[in-house]
Amino acid sequence: MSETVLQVEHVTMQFGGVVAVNDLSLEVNKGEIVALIGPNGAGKTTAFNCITGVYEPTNGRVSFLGEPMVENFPQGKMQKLYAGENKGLFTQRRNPTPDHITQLGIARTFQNIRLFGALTVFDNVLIAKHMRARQNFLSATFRLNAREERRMREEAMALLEEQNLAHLKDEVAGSLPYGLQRRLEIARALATSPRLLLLDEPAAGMNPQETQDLTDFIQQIRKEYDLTIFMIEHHMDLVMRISDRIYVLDFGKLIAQGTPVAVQNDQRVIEAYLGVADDAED
Ligand SMILES: Nc1ncnc2c1ncn2[C@@H]1O[C@H](COP(=O)(O)OP(=O)(O)OP(=O)(O)O)[C@@H](O)[C@H]1O
Repeated sequence: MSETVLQVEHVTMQFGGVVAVNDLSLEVNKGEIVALIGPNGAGKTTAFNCITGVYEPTNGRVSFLGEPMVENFPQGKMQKLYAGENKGLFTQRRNPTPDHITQLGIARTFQNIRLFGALTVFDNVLIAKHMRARQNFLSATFRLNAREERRMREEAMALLEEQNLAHLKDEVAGSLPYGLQRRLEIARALATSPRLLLLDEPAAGMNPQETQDLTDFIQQIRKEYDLTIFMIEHHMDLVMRISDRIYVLDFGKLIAQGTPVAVQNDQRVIEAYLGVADDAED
């Protein structure tokens, strides 16, 4: 039986009266590439934010490698305001920080590239190494552990070589062409040695050739780094080509799931996209 890497159970995220994610349950199994799709505003990024500790969900649980990681139930004024489903199912509160979640083995890229634009390519990767290493402020600042620091620098360089970015190591990250910045963002995520990689619109702003290159690249890193990948993406050609399974959100609710072919022919999915045809064409 395949190992479940990520399990999301009945997650609801409510902002005041807006239920952005409503009772979302899904699983991502070891070695899979799974896509989360849906029209603009469907709740995809909010779901990622609940998984990675950016938001504390209003209700529900997220488990990683079989261990509960994030969990909550309506608290404070949400006890009255809560409009999601499955209230009362959860009684624990677990609220790890995004850094802690990175250390557990989940890495993420963002819809809007979040590199340290003024730093070099090498330093961007090195900082990510430090994030996983649980160094404290003093040891990082004064380099108290010189051997550890040297090892991390070697690993950062090796990763850049593997990713064909070594020749750019001294370039300022913000000056790189867009496609390379996206590649560097993924390299930086890999530097934290993740078991699970979350990609939020990795092909955003890319032309067809860059998108094709990215498709190959994602498949290559899954194999090389023994990764499980969960991805939000609007480029349907990429999603259909690369995904083992797809989940579809609309207005915060899961409306379909299955193989690319099954999802592509699902009437609810077709209607959800047709209803917002103007927005979805990016
Ligand atoms: N911090 C917030 N406060 C209030 N409402 C929010 C917040 N974040 C998201 N929302 C709302 O939640 C809903 C879902 O937004 P979200 O960004 O998750 O959608 P999405 O599917 O990722 O959209 P897109 O494809 O356009 O990126 C939207 O109605 C959005 O306005």
